[in-house]
Amino acid sequence: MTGTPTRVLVLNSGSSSVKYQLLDMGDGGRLAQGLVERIGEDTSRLAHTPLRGGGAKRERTGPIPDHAAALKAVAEELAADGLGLDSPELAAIGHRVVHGGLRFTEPTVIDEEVVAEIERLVPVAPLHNPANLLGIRTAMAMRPDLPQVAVFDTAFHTTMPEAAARYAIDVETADAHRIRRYGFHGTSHAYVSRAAAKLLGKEPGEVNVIVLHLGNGASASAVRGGRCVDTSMGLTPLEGLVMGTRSGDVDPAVTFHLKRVAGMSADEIDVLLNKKSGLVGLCGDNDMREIRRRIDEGDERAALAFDIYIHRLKKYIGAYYAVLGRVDAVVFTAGVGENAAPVREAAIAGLEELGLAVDADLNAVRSDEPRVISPVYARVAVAVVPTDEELEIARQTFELTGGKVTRTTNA
Ligand SMILES: Nc1ncnc2c1ncn2[C@@H]1O[C@H](COP(=O)(O)OP(=O)(O)O)[C@@H](O)[C@H]1O
Ligand SMILES: CC(=O)OP(=O)(O)O
Ligand SMILES: [Mg+2]
Repeated sequence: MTGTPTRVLVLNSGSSSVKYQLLDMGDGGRLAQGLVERIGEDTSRLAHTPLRGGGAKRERTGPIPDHAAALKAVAEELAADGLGLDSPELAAIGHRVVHGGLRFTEPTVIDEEVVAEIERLVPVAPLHNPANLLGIRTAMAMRPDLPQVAVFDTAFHTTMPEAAARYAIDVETADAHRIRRYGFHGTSHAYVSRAAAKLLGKEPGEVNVIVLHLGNGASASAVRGGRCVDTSMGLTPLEGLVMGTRSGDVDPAVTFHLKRVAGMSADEIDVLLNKKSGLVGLCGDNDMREIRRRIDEGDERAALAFDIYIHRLKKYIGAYYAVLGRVDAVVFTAGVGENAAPVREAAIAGLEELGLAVDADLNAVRSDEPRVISPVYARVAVAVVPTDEELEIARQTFELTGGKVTRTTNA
Protein backbone atom coordinates (compact mmCIF):
# COMPACT_ATOMS: atom_id res chain seq x y z
CA MET A 1 0.00 0.00 0.00
CA THR A 2 1.18 3.50 -0.75
CA GLY A 3 -0.15 6.84 0.52
CA THR A 4 -3.17 7.41 2.72
CA PRO A 5 -5.97 4.86 2.79
CA THR A 6 -8.91 5.65 0.50
CA ARG A 7 -11.27 2.73 0.90
CA VAL A 8 -14.62 3.04 2.65
CA LEU A 9 -16.89 0.16 3.69
CA VAL A 10 -20.58 1.12 3.80
CA LEU A 11 -23.20 -0.82 5.74
CA ASN A 12 -26.85 -0.14 4.98
CA SER A 13 -28.66 -2.22 7.59
CA GLY A 14 -32.41 -2.62 7.15
CA SER A 15 -34.75 -4.41 9.54
CA SER A 16 -33.94 -7.84 8.13
CA SER A 17 -31.19 -7.17 5.61
CA VAL A 18 -27.78 -5.59 5.17
CA LYS A 19 -26.66 -4.07 1.88
CA TYR A 20 -22.93 -3.33 1.75
CA GLN A 21 -20.36 -1.88 -0.59
CA LEU A 22 -16.61 -1.43 -0.45
CA LEU A 23 -15.61 1.63 -2.44
CA ASP A 24 -12.30 3.23 -3.33
CA MET A 25 -12.85 6.95 -2.96
CA GLY A 26 -9.47 7.57 -4.60
CA ASP A 27 -10.84 6.65 -8.01
CA GLY A 28 -14.57 6.48 -7.25
CA GLY A 29 -14.71 2.75 -8.08
CA ARG A 30 -16.43 -0.13 -6.33
CA LEU A 31 -14.38 -3.11 -5.13
CA ALA A 32 -17.18 -5.35 -3.88
CA GLN A 33 -20.85 -5.26 -3.02
CA GLY A 34 -23.42 -7.56 -1.58
CA LEU A 35 -26.60 -8.22 0.30
CA VAL A 36 -27.53 -10.32 3.30
CA GLU A 37 -31.27 -10.94 3.47
CA ARG A 38 -33.82 -12.74 5.66
CA ILE A 39 -31.62 -12.19 8.73
CA GLY A 40 -33.16 -13.99 11.72
CA GLU A 41 -34.76 -16.70 9.61
CA ASP A 42 -33.47 -20.18 8.77
CA THR A 43 -33.28 -19.28 5.09
CA SER A 44 -30.87 -16.31 5.34
CA ARG A 45 -28.91 -15.66 2.17
CA LEU A 46 -25.69 -13.78 1.51
CA ALA A 47 -24.89 -12.76 -2.06
CA HIS A 48 -21.42 -11.29 -2.55
CA THR A 49 -20.04 -9.81 -5.77
CA PRO A 50 -16.34 -8.96 -6.15
CA LEU A 51 -16.14 -6.11 -8.66
CA ARG A 52 -12.41 -5.95 -9.32
CA GLY A 53 -10.18 -8.86 -10.15
CA GLY A 54 -12.82 -10.72 -12.13
CA GLY A 55 -14.11 -13.05 -9.38
CA ALA A 56 -17.59 -14.52 -9.77
CA LYS A 57 -20.64 -13.75 -7.63
CA ARG A 58 -20.89 -16.05 -4.60
CA GLU A 59 -23.87 -17.08 -2.51
CA ARG A 60 -24.30 -18.78 0.81
CA THR A 61 -27.53 -19.79 2.49
CA GLY A 62 -28.34 -20.96 6.00
CA PRO A 63 -29.37 -19.30 9.26
CA ILE A 64 -27.80 -15.91 10.08
CA PRO A 65 -29.38 -15.04 13.44
CA ASP A 66 -28.76 -11.28 13.67
CA HIS A 67 -26.96 -8.27 12.18
CA ALA A 68 -23.79 -9.00 14.17
CA ALA A 69 -23.53 -12.45 12.58
CA ALA A 70 -24.37 -10.90 9.22
CA LEU A 71 -21.45 -8.48 9.41
CA LYS A 72 -19.09 -11.28 10.46
CA ALA A 73 -20.17 -13.26 7.39
CA VAL A 74 -19.65 -10.20 5.18
CA ALA A 75 -16.17 -9.71 6.66
CA GLU A 76 -15.32 -13.34 5.79
CA GLU A 77 -16.44 -12.88 2.19
CA LEU A 78 -14.40 -9.68 1.85
CA ALA A 79 -11.35 -11.40 3.40
CA ALA A 80 -11.65 -14.23 0.84
CA ASP A 81 -11.12 -11.56 -1.86
CA GLY A 82 -8.14 -10.07 -0.02
CA LEU A 83 -10.34 -7.11 1.02
CA GLY A 84 -10.77 -7.98 4.72
CA LEU A 85 -11.68 -5.50 7.43
CA ASP A 86 -8.11 -5.74 8.73
CA SER A 87 -6.83 -4.10 5.52
CA PRO A 88 -4.59 -1.04 6.07
CA GLU A 89 -6.18 0.48 2.97
CA LEU A 90 -9.52 0.86 4.74
CA ALA A 91 -9.97 4.55 5.69
CA ALA A 92 -13.33 4.43 7.44
CA ILE A 93 -16.63 2.57 7.83
CA GLY A 94 -19.88 4.39 7.05
CA HIS A 95 -23.16 3.28 8.60
CA ARG A 96 -26.69 4.15 7.55
CA VAL A 97 -28.63 5.12 10.67
CA VAL A 98 -32.33 5.59 10.15
CA HIS A 99 -33.37 7.85 13.05
CA GLY A 100 -31.17 10.73 14.17
CA GLY A 101 -33.84 12.63 16.12
CA LEU A 102 -33.39 16.37 16.62
CA ARG A 103 -29.69 16.18 17.37
CA PHE A 104 -28.06 14.60 14.33
CA THR A 105 -28.42 16.91 11.34
CA GLU A 106 -25.02 16.02 9.82
CA PRO A 107 -22.91 12.89 9.35
CA THR A 108 -21.27 12.17 12.71
CA VAL A 109 -18.17 10.29 13.84
CA ILE A 110 -19.41 7.55 16.17
CA ASP A 111 -18.28 7.29 19.78
CA GLU A 112 -19.91 5.69 22.83
CA GLU A 113 -22.03 8.76 23.45
CA VAL A 114 -23.35 8.79 19.86
CA VAL A 115 -24.15 5.07 20.20
CA ALA A 116 -26.13 5.84 23.37
CA GLU A 117 -28.13 8.55 21.59
CA ILE A 118 -28.95 6.24 18.64
CA GLU A 119 -30.08 3.70 21.23
CA ARG A 120 -32.31 6.29 22.92
CA LEU A 121 -34.09 6.73 19.57
CA VAL A 122 -34.98 3.01 19.23
CA PRO A 123 -38.65 3.54 20.26
CA VAL A 124 -39.19 5.82 17.23
CA ALA A 125 -37.46 3.49 14.75
CA PRO A 126 -38.02 0.04 16.27
CA LEU A 127 -37.48 -1.88 13.02
CA HIS A 128 -34.34 0.00 12.03
CA ASN A 129 -32.19 1.59 14.76
CA PRO A 130 -31.53 -1.73 16.60
CA ALA A 131 -30.23 -3.27 13.37
CA ASN A 132 -28.07 -0.19 12.70
CA LEU A 133 -26.67 -0.41 16.26
CA LEU A 134 -25.70 -4.07 15.97
CA GLY A 135 -23.80 -3.30 12.76
CA ILE A 136 -22.04 -0.35 14.43
CA ARG A 137 -21.08 -2.28 17.58
CA THR A 138 -19.77 -5.24 15.60
CA ALA A 139 -17.76 -3.05 13.23
CA MET A 140 -16.33 -1.04 16.15
CA ALA A 141 -15.26 -4.25 17.87
CA MET A 142 -13.54 -5.42 14.68
CA ARG A 143 -11.77 -2.15 13.93
CA PRO A 144 -11.69 0.03 17.08
CA ASP A 145 -8.89 2.10 15.52
CA LEU A 146 -10.88 3.18 12.43
CA PRO A 147 -13.17 6.19 12.20
CA GLN A 148 -16.78 5.02 11.92
CA VAL A 149 -19.39 7.48 10.69
CA ALA A 150 -23.17 7.51 11.06
CA VAL A 151 -25.12 8.99 8.15
CA PHE A 152 -28.71 9.65 9.17
CA ASP A 153 -31.85 9.15 7.07
CA THR A 154 -33.44 12.08 8.90
CA ALA A 155 -30.65 14.61 8.20
CA PHE A 156 -31.80 15.83 4.76
CA HIS A 157 -35.26 16.60 6.13
CA THR A 158 -34.14 18.93 8.91
CA THR A 159 -34.64 21.87 6.51
CA MET A 160 -38.43 21.32 6.55
CA PRO A 161 -40.27 24.43 7.72
CA GLU A 162 -42.18 24.17 11.00
CA ALA A 163 -45.46 24.28 9.07
CA ALA A 164 -44.54 20.93 7.48
CA ALA A 165 -42.65 19.39 10.39
CA ARG A 166 -45.19 19.98 13.18
CA TYR A 167 -48.27 17.92 13.84
CA ALA A 168 -51.33 19.91 14.88
CA ILE A 169 -51.36 18.53 18.42
CA ASP A 170 -50.93 20.25 21.78
CA VAL A 171 -47.57 22.02 21.57
CA GLU A 172 -46.43 21.31 25.15
CA THR A 173 -47.13 17.59 24.81
CA ALA A 174 -45.45 17.44 21.42
CA ASP A 175 -42.35 19.28 22.61
CA ALA A 176 -42.07 17.31 25.87
CA HIS A 177 -41.89 14.07 23.86
CA ARG A 178 -40.13 15.45 20.76
CA ILE A 179 -43.12 14.48 18.64
CA ARG A 180 -42.73 15.96 15.17
CA ARG A 181 -42.25 14.83 11.59
CA TYR A 182 -38.62 13.80 11.00
CA GLY A 183 -38.82 12.05 7.61
CA PHE A 184 -36.60 9.19 6.39
CA HIS A 185 -34.75 7.89 3.30
CA GLY A 186 -33.11 11.34 3.32
CA THR A 187 -29.80 10.11 1.92
CA SER A 188 -31.70 8.77 -1.08
CA HIS A 189 -33.88 11.88 -1.49
CA ALA A 190 -30.74 14.07 -1.38
CA TYR A 191 -28.79 11.95 -3.88
CA VAL A 192 -31.71 11.50 -6.28
CA SER A 193 -32.84 15.14 -6.27
CA ARG A 194 -29.28 16.24 -7.04
CA ALA A 195 -28.90 13.63 -9.80
CA ALA A 196 -32.26 14.72 -11.26
CA ALA A 197 -31.05 18.33 -11.50
CA LYS A 198 -27.96 17.08 -13.32
CA LEU A 199 -30.12 15.02 -15.69
CA LEU A 200 -32.04 18.22 -16.53
CA GLY A 201 -28.76 20.08 -17.08
CA LYS A 202 -29.38 22.38 -14.10
CA GLU A 203 -27.88 23.13 -10.69
CA PRO A 204 -29.75 21.63 -7.70
CA GLY A 205 -30.50 25.16 -6.50
CA GLU A 206 -32.42 25.92 -9.70
CA VAL A 207 -34.98 23.12 -9.65
CA ASN A 208 -38.04 21.97 -7.74
CA VAL A 209 -38.38 18.21 -7.62
CA ILE A 210 -40.83 15.64 -6.26
CA VAL A 211 -38.90 12.48 -5.36
CA LEU A 212 -40.81 9.19 -5.01
CA HIS A 213 -38.61 6.64 -3.19
CA LEU A 214 -40.56 3.40 -3.66
CA GLY A 215 -38.76 0.45 -2.10
CA ASN A 216 -40.03 -1.89 0.58
CA GLY A 217 -40.33 1.22 2.70
CA ALA A 218 -41.59 4.11 0.58
CA SER A 219 -41.63 7.88 0.93
CA ALA A 220 -42.20 11.01 -1.13
CA SER A 221 -40.48 14.34 -0.71
CA ALA A 222 -40.81 17.86 -2.04
CA VAL A 223 -37.40 19.43 -2.70
CA ARG A 224 -37.17 23.15 -3.49
CA GLY A 225 -33.81 24.33 -4.80
CA GLY A 226 -31.98 21.40 -3.22
CA ARG A 227 -33.66 21.70 0.19
CA CYS A 228 -36.36 19.40 1.49
CA VAL A 229 -39.58 21.30 2.27
CA ASP A 230 -41.89 18.35 2.96
CA THR A 231 -41.80 14.57 3.17
CA SER A 232 -44.35 11.84 3.72
CA MET A 233 -42.82 9.88 6.62
CA GLY A 234 -43.22 11.37 10.09
CA LEU A 235 -42.21 10.65 13.68
CA THR A 236 -41.49 7.11 12.49
CA PRO A 237 -41.18 5.47 9.04
CA LEU A 238 -44.86 4.42 9.23
CA GLU A 239 -46.60 7.54 7.92
CA GLY A 240 -47.38 8.37 4.30
CA LEU A 241 -47.40 6.07 1.30
CA VAL A 242 -48.65 2.47 1.17
CA MET A 243 -45.52 0.28 1.60
CA GLY A 244 -44.58 -3.40 1.35
CA THR A 245 -45.72 -4.21 4.90
CA ARG A 246 -46.58 -0.77 6.39
CA SER A 247 -49.98 0.92 6.17
CA GLY A 248 -48.80 4.48 5.64
CA ASP A 249 -51.48 7.08 6.52
CA VAL A 250 -54.43 5.91 8.60
CA ASP A 251 -56.80 7.85 10.83
CA PRO A 252 -54.99 7.76 14.22
CA ALA A 253 -58.34 6.79 15.77
CA VAL A 254 -57.93 3.38 14.11
CA THR A 255 -55.40 2.62 16.86
CA PHE A 256 -57.78 3.56 19.73
CA HIS A 257 -60.50 1.55 18.05
CA LEU A 258 -58.28 -1.53 17.77
CA LYS A 259 -57.33 -1.15 21.44
CA ARG A 260 -60.79 -0.49 22.84
CA VAL A 261 -62.98 -2.55 20.53
CA ALA A 262 -60.68 -5.30 19.24
CA GLY A 263 -58.78 -5.59 22.55
CA MET A 264 -55.34 -5.37 20.93
CA SER A 265 -52.30 -4.18 22.87
CA ALA A 266 -50.10 -1.27 21.73
CA ASP A 267 -47.41 -3.77 20.68
CA GLU A 268 -49.89 -5.83 18.68
CA ILE A 269 -51.15 -2.74 16.88
CA ASP A 270 -47.54 -1.71 16.17
CA VAL A 271 -46.86 -5.11 14.56
CA LEU A 272 -50.16 -4.95 12.63
CA LEU A 273 -49.45 -1.54 11.11
CA ASN A 274 -45.70 -2.02 10.51
CA LYS A 275 -45.46 -5.65 9.46
CA LYS A 276 -48.90 -6.98 8.50
CA SER A 277 -50.32 -4.07 6.54
CA GLY A 278 -49.50 -2.27 3.29
CA LEU A 279 -49.39 -4.49 0.22
CA VAL A 280 -48.85 -7.68 2.25
CA GLY A 281 -51.89 -6.93 4.42
CA LEU A 282 -54.03 -6.08 1.40
CA CYS A 283 -53.19 -9.06 -0.81
CA GLY A 284 -50.66 -11.33 0.92
CA ASP A 285 -47.67 -10.27 -1.20
CA ASN A 286 -45.30 -7.35 -0.71
CA ASP A 287 -43.23 -7.79 -3.85
CA MET A 288 -44.47 -5.67 -6.74
CA ARG A 289 -43.26 -8.26 -9.27
CA GLU A 290 -45.51 -10.91 -7.73
CA ILE A 291 -48.44 -8.48 -7.49
CA ARG A 292 -48.16 -7.60 -11.19
CA ARG A 293 -47.99 -11.30 -12.08
CA ARG A 294 -51.17 -11.96 -10.10
CA ILE A 295 -52.95 -9.00 -11.73
CA ASP A 296 -52.02 -10.37 -15.15
CA GLU A 297 -53.72 -13.62 -14.12
CA GLY A 298 -56.90 -11.75 -13.15
CA ASP A 299 -56.42 -11.73 -9.35
CA GLU A 300 -58.82 -9.13 -7.91
CA ARG A 301 -57.21 -8.79 -4.48
CA ALA A 302 -53.87 -8.01 -6.07
CA ALA A 303 -55.57 -5.50 -8.40
CA LEU A 304 -57.24 -3.73 -5.48
CA ALA A 305 -53.94 -3.61 -3.53
CA PHE A 306 -52.28 -2.04 -6.58
CA ASP A 307 -55.08 0.52 -6.94
CA ILE A 308 -54.82 1.54 -3.28
CA TYR A 309 -51.03 1.88 -3.63
CA ILE A 310 -51.40 4.07 -6.73
CA HIS A 311 -54.24 6.18 -5.31
CA ARG A 312 -52.09 7.15 -2.30
CA LEU A 313 -49.08 7.87 -4.51
CA LYS A 314 -51.13 10.14 -6.76
CA LYS A 315 -52.45 12.06 -3.75
CA TYR A 316 -48.89 12.82 -2.62
CA ILE A 317 -47.83 13.90 -6.11
CA GLY A 318 -50.75 16.35 -6.11
CA ALA A 319 -50.03 17.52 -2.57
CA TYR A 320 -46.35 18.19 -3.24
CA TYR A 321 -47.17 19.89 -6.53
CA ALA A 322 -49.26 22.32 -4.48
CA VAL A 323 -46.55 22.68 -1.80
CA LEU A 324 -43.90 23.52 -4.42
CA GLY A 325 -46.08 25.66 -6.69
CA ARG A 326 -43.79 25.04 -9.64
CA VAL A 327 -42.41 21.57 -10.36
CA ASP A 328 -39.51 20.79 -12.75
CA ALA A 329 -39.43 17.02 -12.32
CA VAL A 330 -41.21 14.08 -10.72
CA VAL A 331 -38.61 11.40 -10.10
CA PHE A 332 -39.08 7.69 -9.41
CA THR A 333 -36.44 5.72 -7.50
CA ALA A 334 -35.71 2.56 -5.38
CA GLY A 335 -36.74 -1.03 -6.16
CA VAL A 336 -40.32 -0.35 -7.28
CA GLY A 337 -39.72 3.13 -8.70
CA GLU A 338 -36.73 2.02 -10.79
CA ASN A 339 -38.21 -1.23 -12.08
CA ALA A 340 -42.01 -1.18 -12.10
CA ALA A 341 -43.08 0.62 -15.29
CA PRO A 342 -46.80 -0.05 -14.58
CA VAL A 343 -46.50 1.81 -11.26
CA ARG A 344 -44.96 4.84 -12.97
CA GLU A 345 -47.55 4.80 -15.74
CA ALA A 346 -50.51 4.50 -13.35
CA ALA A 347 -49.23 7.12 -10.90
CA ILE A 348 -48.86 9.77 -13.63
CA ALA A 349 -52.00 8.82 -15.64
CA GLY A 350 -54.60 11.57 -15.71
CA LEU A 351 -52.24 14.34 -14.59
CA GLU A 352 -51.88 15.94 -18.05
CA GLU A 353 -53.47 19.17 -16.79
CA LEU A 354 -50.53 19.45 -14.38
CA GLY A 355 -48.11 19.14 -17.31
CA LEU A 356 -47.30 15.52 -16.40
CA ALA A 357 -47.21 12.61 -18.83
CA VAL A 358 -45.28 9.38 -19.42
CA ASP A 359 -44.12 8.18 -22.85
CA ALA A 360 -44.96 4.47 -23.09
CA ASP A 361 -41.85 3.54 -25.08
CA LEU A 362 -39.44 5.47 -22.85
CA ASN A 363 -41.16 4.05 -19.76
CA ALA A 364 -40.64 0.49 -21.03
CA VAL A 365 -36.84 0.89 -21.37
CA ARG A 366 -34.87 -1.03 -18.72
CA SER A 367 -31.66 0.69 -17.71
CA ASP A 368 -29.43 1.45 -14.72
CA GLU A 369 -28.91 5.01 -15.96
CA PRO A 370 -30.88 8.12 -14.95
CA ARG A 371 -33.40 8.82 -17.70
CA VAL A 372 -36.35 11.03 -18.65
CA ILE A 373 -39.54 9.08 -19.46
CA SER A 374 -41.88 11.98 -20.29
CA PRO A 375 -42.67 12.99 -23.89
CA VAL A 376 -40.78 15.98 -25.32
CA TYR A 377 -43.87 18.19 -25.22
CA ALA A 378 -44.46 17.69 -21.45
CA ARG A 379 -44.07 20.81 -19.31
CA VAL A 380 -42.71 18.83 -16.35
CA ALA A 381 -40.09 16.09 -16.69
CA VAL A 382 -40.89 12.64 -15.35
CA ALA A 383 -37.68 10.73 -14.68
CA VAL A 384 -36.24 7.50 -13.31
CA VAL A 385 -33.06 7.98 -11.28
CA PRO A 386 -31.52 4.90 -9.63
CA THR A 387 -30.70 5.70 -6.03
CA ASP A 388 -27.31 4.94 -4.50
CA GLU A 389 -27.48 5.36 -0.75
CA GLU A 390 -24.20 3.47 -0.33
CA LEU A 391 -22.23 5.80 -2.61
CA GLU A 392 -23.70 8.86 -0.90
CA ILE A 393 -22.88 7.44 2.56
CA ALA A 394 -19.32 6.64 1.38
CA ARG A 395 -18.80 10.20 0.15
CA GLN A 396 -20.08 11.77 3.34
CA THR A 397 -18.03 9.35 5.45
CA PHE A 398 -14.84 9.96 3.48
CA GLU A 399 -15.25 13.74 3.48
CA LEU A 400 -15.96 13.86 7.21
CA THR A 401 -12.86 11.79 7.95
CA GLY A 402 -10.62 14.12 5.96
CA GLY A 403 -10.63 12.53 2.52
CA LYS A 404 -11.21 14.44 -0.68
CA VAL A 405 -13.84 12.86 -2.92
CA THR A 406 -13.23 12.66 -6.64
CA ARG A 407 -16.70 12.92 -8.15
CA THR A 408 -16.67 10.52 -11.05
CA THR A 409 -20.21 9.18 -10.91
CA ASN A 410 -23.70 10.49 -11.56
CA ALA A 411 -24.43 13.06 -8.90
N1 LIG B 1 -38.19 -5.88 -11.48
C1 LIG B 1 -39.02 -5.41 -10.53
N2 LIG B 1 -40.28 -5.09 -10.83
C2 LIG B 1 -41.12 -4.61 -9.90
N3 LIG B 1 -40.79 -4.41 -8.62
C3 LIG B 1 -39.53 -4.72 -8.25
C4 LIG B 1 -38.58 -5.21 -9.18
N4 LIG B 1 -37.41 -5.40 -8.52
C5 LIG B 1 -37.64 -5.05 -7.23
N5 LIG B 1 -38.91 -4.62 -7.07
C6 LIG B 1 -39.55 -4.16 -5.83
O1 LIG B 1 -38.59 -3.46 -5.05
C7 LIG B 1 -38.70 -3.86 -3.68
C8 LIG B 1 -37.36 -3.69 -2.98
O2 LIG B 1 -36.93 -2.36 -3.13
P1 LIG B 1 -35.62 -1.82 -2.39
O3 LIG B 1 -35.46 -0.40 -2.78
O4 LIG B 1 -34.49 -2.74 -2.63
O5 LIG B 1 -36.16 -1.93 -0.91
P2 LIG B 1 -35.48 -1.89 0.51
O6 LIG B 1 -34.23 -1.05 0.40
O7 LIG B 1 -36.53 -1.25 1.34
O8 LIG B 1 -35.20 -3.31 0.88
C9 LIG B 1 -39.20 -5.29 -3.77
O9 LIG B 1 -39.90 -5.64 -2.61
C10 LIG B 1 -40.10 -5.26 -4.99
O10 LIG B 1 -41.42 -4.89 -4.60
C1 LIG C 1 -36.75 4.22 6.81
C2 LIG C 1 -37.16 3.07 5.98
O1 LIG C 1 -38.34 2.85 5.77
O2 LIG C 1 -36.18 2.32 5.44
P1 LIG C 1 -36.33 1.01 4.53
O3 LIG C 1 -37.08 1.43 3.31
O4 LIG C 1 -34.91 0.61 4.23
O5 LIG C 1 -37.10 0.01 5.36
MG1 LIG D 1 -34.05 0.91 1.14
